[in-house]
Amino acid sequence: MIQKIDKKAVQEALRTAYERCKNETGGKNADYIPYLANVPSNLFGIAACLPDGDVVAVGDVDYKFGIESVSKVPTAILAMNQYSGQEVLDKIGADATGLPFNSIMAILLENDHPSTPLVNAGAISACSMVKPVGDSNGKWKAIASFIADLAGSEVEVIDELYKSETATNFNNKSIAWLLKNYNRIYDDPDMALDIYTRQCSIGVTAKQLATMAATIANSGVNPVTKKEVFKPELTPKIASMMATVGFYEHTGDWLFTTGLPAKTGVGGGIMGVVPGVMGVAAFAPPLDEAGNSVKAQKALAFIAGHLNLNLFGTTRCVMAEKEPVQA
Ligand SMILES: NC(=O)CC[C@H](N)C(=O)O
Repeated sequence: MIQKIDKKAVQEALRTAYERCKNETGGKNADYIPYLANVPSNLFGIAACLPDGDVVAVGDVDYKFGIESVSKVPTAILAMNQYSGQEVLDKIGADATGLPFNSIMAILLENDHPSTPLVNAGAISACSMVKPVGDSNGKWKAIASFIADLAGSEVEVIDELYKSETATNFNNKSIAWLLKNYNRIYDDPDMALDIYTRQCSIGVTAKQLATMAATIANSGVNPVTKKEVFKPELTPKIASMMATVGFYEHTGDWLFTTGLPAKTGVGGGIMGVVPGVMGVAAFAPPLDEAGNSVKAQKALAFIAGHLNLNLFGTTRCVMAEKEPVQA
């Protein structure tokens, strides 16, 4: 069955989700990165970007928060775009780890590949793959401009967050060097880690996150700028990775509940991709024990249910064409 929805229905779903979830008090800001502990916990925003480039939004949707692990998605796409989906599958993988995002155990258990670019090990490995290899500035430019192209607007590192993460990322240092031990890092490990830390420290708004998701949903063409950002065949590849491991050890619960491929970050952001339909995003800092925003999960789960965004459902949601303007 096909269910047509329009901009009004999306606006209404966002508004209702906001009202239903705004008083949710569960969860706690991430505090292992000191900067994140100090972000106001009551911030809450939801945005959606539609195929015609319209962005609908409610709440704190212009606040710049740390993109954190949502940045693993663009870097995975960039690596697949520069090489191929198959090469990223061979060098990194696309399996769920079933373990926390920063797990060392996951690397030891699967020492022939880091599993997926959407956990820390695979993301650091993906950063090491990004071309130009051996050129930190060039690599950074490639990643930052790719994220800006997905978002349709410039993005900048939150300097204080970058310093805060760099001063405390001891676990990630071990991951980078353990990957080196298994020949699963494809550039200098310290440099790859620094690039990863920098990309996690990029500030984005919920509106930008929704536009990034919409570009992914729209086969790599940014619906706002109309720029072709990546090869269309990569949309199902990245959507499948997000569906497999976007919420780490809670991914099965999320997918069972919503059927929506999405990716979270410890900054409190979540980006959801409905292939061929739209991008949605929500942001609220307090997290559950797996590092996923409590309020943003609730809001997106409500929207997914309300608009029939579940990819496994028998009802397909499509955007109704806009009425042509009368001459
Ligand atoms: N899940 C996350 O968002 C983790 C990102 C964070 N920069 C880290 O590496 O620990």
